[in-house]
Amino acid sequence: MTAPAVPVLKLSDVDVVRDGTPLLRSISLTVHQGEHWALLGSNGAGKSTLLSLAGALVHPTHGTVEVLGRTLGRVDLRELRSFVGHVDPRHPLRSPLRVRDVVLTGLTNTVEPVPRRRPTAEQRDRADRLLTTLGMGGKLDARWPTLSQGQRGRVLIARALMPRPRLLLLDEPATGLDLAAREQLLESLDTLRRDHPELATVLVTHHLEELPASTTHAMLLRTGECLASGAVDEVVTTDHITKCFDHPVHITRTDGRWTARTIRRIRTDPGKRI
Ligand SMILES: Nc1ncnc2c1ncn2[C@@H]1O[C@H](COP(=O)(O)OP(=O)(O)OP(=O)(O)O)[C@@H](O)[C@H]1O
Repeated sequence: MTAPAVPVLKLSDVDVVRDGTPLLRSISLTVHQGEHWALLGSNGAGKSTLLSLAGALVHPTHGTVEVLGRTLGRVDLRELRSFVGHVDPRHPLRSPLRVRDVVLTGLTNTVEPVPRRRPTAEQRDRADRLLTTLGMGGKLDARWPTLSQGQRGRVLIARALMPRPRLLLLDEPATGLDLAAREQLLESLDTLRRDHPELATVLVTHHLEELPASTTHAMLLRTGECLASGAVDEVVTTDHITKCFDHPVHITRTDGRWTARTIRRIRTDPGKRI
């Protein structure tokens, strides 16, 4: 019998407290290779805090966090971070780097290229292949400031994938995108997941419409606590989402994608005959 694979990410009974305020309470989550998790919740629910634990950026106050089998607190966080791809839409690049060079900065996890460090031909090919998978093959030499927000988002995903991470974290990747850009991004994520079955991802969003069809699991957070967690079709339901956002919504899934509509209550006015 083969030993079960070590989870890519494992949080066990985790609390995060900052300045006396509990941000996460008793959170447990296990992510395996090939799983694609959505982390959903309203503003301030604790999604980004959970993502910072997964990205080895912060320590938990209580409980344990294991990233790729290594326990936070017992390993060098900086080294661990190099195995995790973190896509932050607020990437602080200001200079007019070419798209391919932006992706290559993923190898050194720096914003600008490291002086005197020349990428190999194999690394350049890999950058081009990743950009092509993400639908940016026609823009390899374009300059960063000339890209639209949606194009930048796809370049940042390619950048995060450069060091072949086993875990990819996506913080609201579709925020601010127009309809076409959002749809292209979600399609690119579906393709990426199909082409890289070894990868696990965790994607944070407030909006069900921003979930790729390839999402396999979901966790719902509400004021720092887990409301539901598991296979996506058991978690993303009318009941759970209504409780999670404290708002009556009806959830439907069509062609793999989700939509949420407010449940309108019919107002009855006793004094008025219809
Ligand atoms: N260092 C801190 N000290 C105190 N409170 C904090 C700190 N950092 C975050 N918070 C609070 O923790 C809560 C959770 O924040 P977090 O950013 O994780 O939520 P979120 O679900 O990602 O929210 P959003 O959807 O608005 O981005 C928020 O109420 C936030 O104000």
